[in-house]
Amino acid sequence: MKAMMDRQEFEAALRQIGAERYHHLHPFQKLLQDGQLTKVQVQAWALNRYYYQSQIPVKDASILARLQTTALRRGWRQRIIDHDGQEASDGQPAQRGGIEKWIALADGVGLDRDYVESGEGILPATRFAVDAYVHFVREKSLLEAIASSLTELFSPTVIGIRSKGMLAHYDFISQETLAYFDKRPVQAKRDSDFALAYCLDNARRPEDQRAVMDALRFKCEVLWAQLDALYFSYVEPAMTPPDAWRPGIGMKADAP
Ligand SMILES: O=C(O)c1cc(C(=O)O)c2c(n1)C(=O)C(=O)c1cc(C(=O)O)[nH]c1-2
Repeated sequence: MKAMMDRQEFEAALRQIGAERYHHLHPFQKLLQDGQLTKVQVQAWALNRYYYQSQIPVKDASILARLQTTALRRGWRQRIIDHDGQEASDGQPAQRGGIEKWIALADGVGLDRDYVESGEGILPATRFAVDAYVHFVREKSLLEAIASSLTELFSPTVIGIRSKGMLAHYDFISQETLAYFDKRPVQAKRDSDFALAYCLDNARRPEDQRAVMDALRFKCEVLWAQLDALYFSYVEPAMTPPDAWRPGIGMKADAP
């Protein structure tokens, strides 16, 4: 049996998992950031990723419901606010949430809002991967559920590279289209610092540390599988499943 790692070793082991398995290494991600995709392939990415975005607050609500202290709930509930936004109240202006901003991103690449929200045309593997994440968080221990969000330790870097590359390479992408990503690196740093501290404090036995590492590996696979699905369905040779979105479907009325 492996011995207990100290805090530094454990954190380094978690970061190593990201270095080896996070979706910054996926071929689809590289094509996307290097400007090698067609507009249609970027549309497929925007459409499918909407499903991930839409389920993030669902999984965060299930974590929130299991947290036993005010401080932990306060920390976690901010994630739901970030994605769902806020109505105007007490003199505070309304805040557009991440889901709304993702719909704007999809609109920006020409997709119809109702079509995007309907979930029609999403790849089967996108649905299976995202649903597996929601089920994992519901069914596993609270420590594993929180650990599965630790991929966000690595997202600020990939978001920076992706946004910069997309803006530079695609004439149909503007800063406004990518507004979703403006606040994400700061939010992801705050959220992953919180989740990392929780995992470092609460993995008190070697088997807890292993469970945290397995949860992070699982989540890397959730992200990887989504990009696999896009690659195998929309990059040559495209094996698009029946009923999945095809170029030209679900366009907004005034799409160029
Ligand atoms: O653009 C990305 O590469 C990326 C990655 C991840 C991630 O690592 O799970 C998230 C996001 N973005 C993101 O925008 C987001 O809201 C988010 C929430 C979570 C989570 O597991 O709670 N991951 C991510």
